[in-house]
This record gives sequence, C-alpha cells and structure tokens, in this order.
Amino acid sequence: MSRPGCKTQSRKRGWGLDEVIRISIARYSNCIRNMAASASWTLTWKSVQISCLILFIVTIQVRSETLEDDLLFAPGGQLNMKMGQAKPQRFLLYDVNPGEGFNLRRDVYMRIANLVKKLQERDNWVLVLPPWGRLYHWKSRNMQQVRIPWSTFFDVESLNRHVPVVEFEDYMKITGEGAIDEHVYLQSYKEGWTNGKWEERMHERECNDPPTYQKNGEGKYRGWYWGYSEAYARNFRCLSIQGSAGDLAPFLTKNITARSVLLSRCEEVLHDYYGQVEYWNARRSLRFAKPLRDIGDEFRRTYLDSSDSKDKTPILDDWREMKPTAGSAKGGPYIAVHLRRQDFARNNRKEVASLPKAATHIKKKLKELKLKKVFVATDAPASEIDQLKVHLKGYEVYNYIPPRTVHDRFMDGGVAIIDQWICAHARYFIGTGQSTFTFRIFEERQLLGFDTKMTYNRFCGDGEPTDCDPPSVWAVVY
Ligand SMILES: C[C@@H]1O[C@H](OP(=O)(O)OP(=O)(O)OC[C@H]2O[C@@H](n3cnc4c(=O)[nH]c(N)nc43)[C@H](O)[C@@H]2O)[C@@H](O)[C@H](O)[C@@H]1O
Repeated sequence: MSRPGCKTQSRKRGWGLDEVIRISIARYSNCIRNMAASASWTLTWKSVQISCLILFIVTIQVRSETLEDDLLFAPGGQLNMKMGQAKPQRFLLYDVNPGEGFNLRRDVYMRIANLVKKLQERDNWVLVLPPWGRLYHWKSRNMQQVRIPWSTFFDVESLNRHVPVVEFEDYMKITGEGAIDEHVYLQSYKEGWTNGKWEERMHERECNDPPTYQKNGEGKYRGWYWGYSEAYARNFRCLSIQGSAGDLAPFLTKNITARSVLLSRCEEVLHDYYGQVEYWNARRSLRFAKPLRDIGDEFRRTYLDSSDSKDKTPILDDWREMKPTAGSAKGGPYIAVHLRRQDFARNNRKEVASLPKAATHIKKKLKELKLKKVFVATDAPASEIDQLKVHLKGYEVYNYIPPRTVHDRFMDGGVAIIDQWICAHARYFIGTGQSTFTFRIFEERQLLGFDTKMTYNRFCGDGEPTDCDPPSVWAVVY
C-alpha cells in the first residue's frame, strides 16, 4: 500500500547526483511528515523515522553504485547521466593499420560499429572512437595533426543514433584513467589459408611479428595509443582471424570478461553483410560534421550556383528519416571530378588517367550535359592543377583552396571532406578507379538521392581501354 508522500522515486534521465540526493531528502521528509500525520498509522513516531531513514540510505547507496555505469555521453558528446541501465557498461576500442588512409578507416568504422550493434544484443557495449592522427597523406606542416576527435570531422550525434559512441578523451574521463584492460591484436594466420582455401576461423596465437607494444617495469603495455602518453594496456595478446567483424562477438562476450577491450588492426575483419541494411545504416550515420558541410555549401552557393533547394538535395536532421528515391536529386549545374594523383600517379597504377586524358573525358561530358563548370577535387600539386586548367581552356574550372582559418581548424582531413561534400552535390560525378576517396563520394551521392548513372563513373586509366569497366553499383538498402 502506498502512503501519501511515499511514492517511489521514478527514474528519469538527466539527473546529477546532488539532484538525486536533494529530491530523495525532499521525498523522504514528506513521507515522514505524512505518516506521522496519519491517524490510522499504528507505528510509533520513532520507528517511522528509522524506517524512512533506512529507505533513504539504501536508495542513495544503490544510486552511487550504479552511477559510474550510468555515465553516458548524450548526443553531441556531452556527458550525461543515463538512469535505469541495468547492465554495466563495457567499452570496445579499435584501431586500424597505421598505413591505411582516411577513407578506408571510415569503412572499418562501419564494420566495428555493426559489431557493437551485435554485442549490444547481449551487453551494454559502447564504441570508443579512435582519435585521428599521423596519417600518411596528411602532409601539411605547421599543424599538429594528431589526437583529433571525431567531432572535428563527423557528426557524433548522428553516429550515436546507430550505436552508442564516445570519444577516447571522454572514455578516459569516464574510467578515470588511460587504462585499457585487454589489448587484442588481430593478425592473419602465419601459415596462410588452409590448403589454399579461405575459411572462417579464429584462434589465439603467438604474435606473427614482434609486437611494438611492450610491457614496462610496472606491468603496463606501452606503445602508440593515438599519441596519449597516459594510455596503456593491462594485457596484450594476438588473435589470428579470418572472418567478419561479427565473428568476434562470441569471443568478446564469452572468452573475455574485461570491461574495456581494444581490437587493433581491424581492417583484418570484413563486413558482416556488405551492402545490406545494417551496412547502409552504419554508412548513413557517418555524416560529416555540420561546420564542414556548411563551408562546402557556402562554396557551392558562391561559385557553382548550387543550393539544396534548387538542386533537390534537402538534408533532414535525422538520417533515419532520410530515404530519398534514386534519381530525386538533380544536383548543381556543374560536373565534379575526383582526380587522385600523388602516390596513385607515382606508382603508375593502370587506373590513373594522365591529365590530358582526364581533360578529354571532362570536356566530352560537359558538352553532353550542356554545362560550363567543373569542380576538381584532387590531391595534385598546384602545378598539375594549372596544367589541367590549360587543357580545359574555355570552361570554368574550380577547386577548393581553404582560407588559413579553415585549414588551421579542420586540417587536411577537413579540407578533403569539404572537397567530397562539393563533389557529392554535382549534377554528374567522375571519380578515380580503386580510390576509397572516390567510393565514399559514390555513397554520399546515393544517400542524397542521385541516380547511379550520374554517380558511378570513373576515368579510364592510361593503361586501360577508353570503354573500361565502370565501377560496381551498390544500391542503398533502407
Ligand atoms: C593505394 C592506396 O590508396 C589509398 O588512397 P585512397 O583510397 O584514394 O583514399 P584515402 O585512403 O582517403 O587516402 C587519400 C588521402 O589523400 C588525400 N586526398 C586524396 N584525394 C584528395 C582530394 O581530392 N582532395 C583533398 N583535399 N585531399 C585528397 C586525403 O587526405 C585522403 O584521405 C590510400 O589510403 C592508401 O594508403 C594507398 O595509398
């Protein structure tokens, strides 16, 4: 039977500890007052006081015990209390081979996000986002391109709508230190495939190569943890694996009881279901940070006569509500191209087109579509961009050159995203074969509602025929 003023505390999001204490005190003094006032109440005033006091102490104790587990980051990365979480939080950290570029890393994120999605069916797992930094292609000097949070490049609130994520610095705040309980280093099988056949398998093995992570005198494994000198692992082991990310779920839930686990070299594992609905959900959640999109939009408006309303590329705040039909997007009155140069051109990859060959392709398309403007996203040096402009004489050629303030704030990674965003809004797009930078633009355009014919195009390399194979198309599955 509930007594007046003794209503049980309802659990509600967003309260801090002092607020819980304050509300509990208020509730229980009410309770004492009301029970004492009740004429039918048979217990003595003293025993009422004692029972209410015991109830109050128990409530506060339960709250403080679960408080650490309830710490979560609200969308937008703000620390928040999440009440009513029964299971303790576990943290999955991950990393990718240092040599891999930005856009393959984005793909690995999707594999691991979907692993977390699977893990959540069993436990309360949170994905810890590995800080960005030390990427081979980020060559600008005079800036520290390390320990970069995901919020610089991506909309963390959107990521959180797919699986719960926290930045690494927030993880350190939650756990109170830079410790990772288990560091699991993924590797291939030293002996290769079984009888030349690929099959899914996973075994804890000796490390194939001497690990760069070493135990120090204090029993802590030290090494490269995204440039944080305070970070270390308590344990380290190697795991040979052939399979997809989801195959790690039983290992993480049954073989490991540690609260935090770091999986290194996650490019070793594949997508669970490439091109299926969860693949696309993870991809849809991987939205660029709003300030970068805004800079790209401003450039479109100023130089390319392009805006979302004219181009039929509206953006809804919540990606889960965006399901445009293929072909609904019109795009701005320009062609966009991604011309991957640098190491692609130096290594004479057969899919790389020479500048004159690329220019010929661009001119043909501009004529066909009756357009005058071309936006060029490229990692080419300024001298090559000038050469391309000569080949495209008579047309308006644009490329994005960041003002100093933009470059300082968003660094090379952010400038590349602005390029991708502008490419994503063009009427027609031509990319570079085998470049993950190009692949991510294909996907971005599909998510905006472009027809695949206006998107899945690439330059034919000098080592290929002029009717080279087009890129494979992956329709969005909602
Ligand atoms: C062959 C492989 O290719 C892989 O590259 P690929 O898939 O094109 O694509 P990414 O892995 O992103 O690496 C290319 C990097 O070069 C810069 N970059 C390339 N194109 C542009 C552009 O149009 N604009 C701007 N602003 N920056 C560009 C950017 O930093 C980008 O992340 C590499 O990650 C691998 O390490 C390896 O080299």
